[in-house]
Amino acid sequence: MARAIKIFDTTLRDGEQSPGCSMNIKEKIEIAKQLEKMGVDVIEAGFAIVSPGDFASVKAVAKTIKNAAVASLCRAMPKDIDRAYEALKYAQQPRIHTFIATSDIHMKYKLRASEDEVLETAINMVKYAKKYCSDVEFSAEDASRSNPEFLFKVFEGVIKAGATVINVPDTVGYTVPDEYYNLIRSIRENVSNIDKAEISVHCHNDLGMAVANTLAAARAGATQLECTINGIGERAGNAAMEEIVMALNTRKDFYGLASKVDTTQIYAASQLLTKITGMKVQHNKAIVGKNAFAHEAGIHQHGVLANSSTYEIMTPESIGLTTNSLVLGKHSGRHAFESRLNELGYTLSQEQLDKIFENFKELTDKKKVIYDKDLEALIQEKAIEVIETCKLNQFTINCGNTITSTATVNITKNNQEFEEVSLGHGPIDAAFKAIEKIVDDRFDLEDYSLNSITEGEDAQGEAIVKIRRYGRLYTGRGISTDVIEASIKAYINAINKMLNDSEQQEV
Ligand SMILES: CC(=O)SCCNC(=O)CCNC(=O)[C@H](O)C(C)(C)COP(=O)(O)OP(=O)(O)OC[C@H]1O[C@@H](n2cnc3c(N)ncnc32)[C@H](O)[C@@H]1OP(=O)(O)O
Ligand SMILES: CC(C)C(=O)C(=O)O
Repeated sequence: MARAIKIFDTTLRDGEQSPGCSMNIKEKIEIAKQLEKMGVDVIEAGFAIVSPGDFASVKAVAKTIKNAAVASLCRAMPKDIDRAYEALKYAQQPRIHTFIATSDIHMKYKLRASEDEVLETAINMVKYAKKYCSDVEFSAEDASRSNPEFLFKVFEGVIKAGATVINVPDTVGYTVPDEYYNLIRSIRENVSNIDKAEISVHCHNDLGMAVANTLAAARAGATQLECTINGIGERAGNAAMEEIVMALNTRKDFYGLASKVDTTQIYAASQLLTKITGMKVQHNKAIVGKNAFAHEAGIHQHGVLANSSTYEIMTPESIGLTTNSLVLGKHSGRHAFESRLNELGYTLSQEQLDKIFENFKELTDKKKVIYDKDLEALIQEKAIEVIETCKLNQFTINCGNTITSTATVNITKNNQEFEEVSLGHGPIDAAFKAIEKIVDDRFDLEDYSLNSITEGEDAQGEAIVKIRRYGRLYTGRGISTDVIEASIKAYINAINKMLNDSEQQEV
């Protein structure tokens, strides 16, 4: 049987301490409701004394949330505790969370207080908070850099004063997993009344170890883990909730721990926070990053198509995503390519597939990601059988805002190579005129248009050209990431249709 572990979410308090992540009341309520839906045990709604807005948010969250404890942070001083409870009194399960620093550095420079003074304040303020509510959490700020003997004394004192939770913050992200594991074990072994309180841990990510430290502490016996959605928080952030929860879930065999969090709500929570704060999640972020369930390499894609467990240690569905994604790009192989075409409704012969796969690989050298529309464009381009009387070999363009555009175009026409140079009003006009010299036939350009058919900076441009000869209209289409190349291809495509037509008429 897995041991139950509590999740304390501080997205609305420590998370909001991320520069640029301030949220208004409505937004905080939206996040709090999502956290409640996920099943977190405690929601830290803010730091009530900070501002009238923070006070109102804590109060509003306290009034709204029914199925989780609601906490407010407060310094170890009566006015902060009073203000916190004024907002928390509306909660079904209020928790006052008071803190004071216990490290020599903080006591000396910041608080300008001795160990005895800090110990006395901590005990008195827990007693003060207890007058308001039964659930009081005490945090020893900068615990991981505190003298352990002093820390044990403080924890013993506050538990005796009524603290229901003692928190051991790694405030500046200084500790490492083995050391933090030992600290939590030593607290369990040296604080005589520790069985009367929960042991909570709160890690920051300054050395990129917030989640690793949190998990090490969980193994050492911590019973509550503090974290934020997407790992937002002061400086490099807090331990990311989604990473902690999914690590415990995926490695239940190793940790033997279970949180109440409904993991299928993780992705929605991450998206909601991004929408509200505008703080984007890096693509390679574990669990909720855009690439977390995306595979580009052909060997991986083949494996995933055969059985997703080959390259996925958890399912996308387990975090609320509907599917993984096989991203088509330079490293993709035939299996993934064919599978995507099948999904799009195309069933191709082996010969067609080989040809289009070749074109696809050429395109991947020009474009980082190949979207469905790119594939459709490739198929359509190749689907119409046009005899390539004229075939583009190469072109060069010289243009700018102070010179007349010049184009040199090299084309194979009826198996013979031709090259012409022309001036024009812009690069496309110059290129078209050079092509006309090579084709040496009479026709009129009726229409020309250019659209972007795929997304992103490296989107493909589609040029459509209409030419007319003897009353008949021929439409040409060309696609490329380079709009001039797309235009030249479209013009040649229309000309080939026109030339095909005359060959058929002659027959
Ligand atoms: C590790 C953490 O995340 S701690 C939480 C950090 N969050 C915040 O700071 C939230 C935003 N803060 C604020 O809005 C303000 O700093 C307030 C409202 C909390 C306090 O503002 P002010 O009263 O103007 O004080 P200021 O922030 O300049 O200085 C902090 C004072 O609190 C004292 N103090 C700091 N922590 C504590 C504590 N836990 N318990 C008691 N006193 C404390 C400091 O020694 C200093 O006291 P002094 O004014 O006698 O020198
Ligand atoms: C106040 C405590 C819990 C904190 O945020 C920290 O130490 O990082």
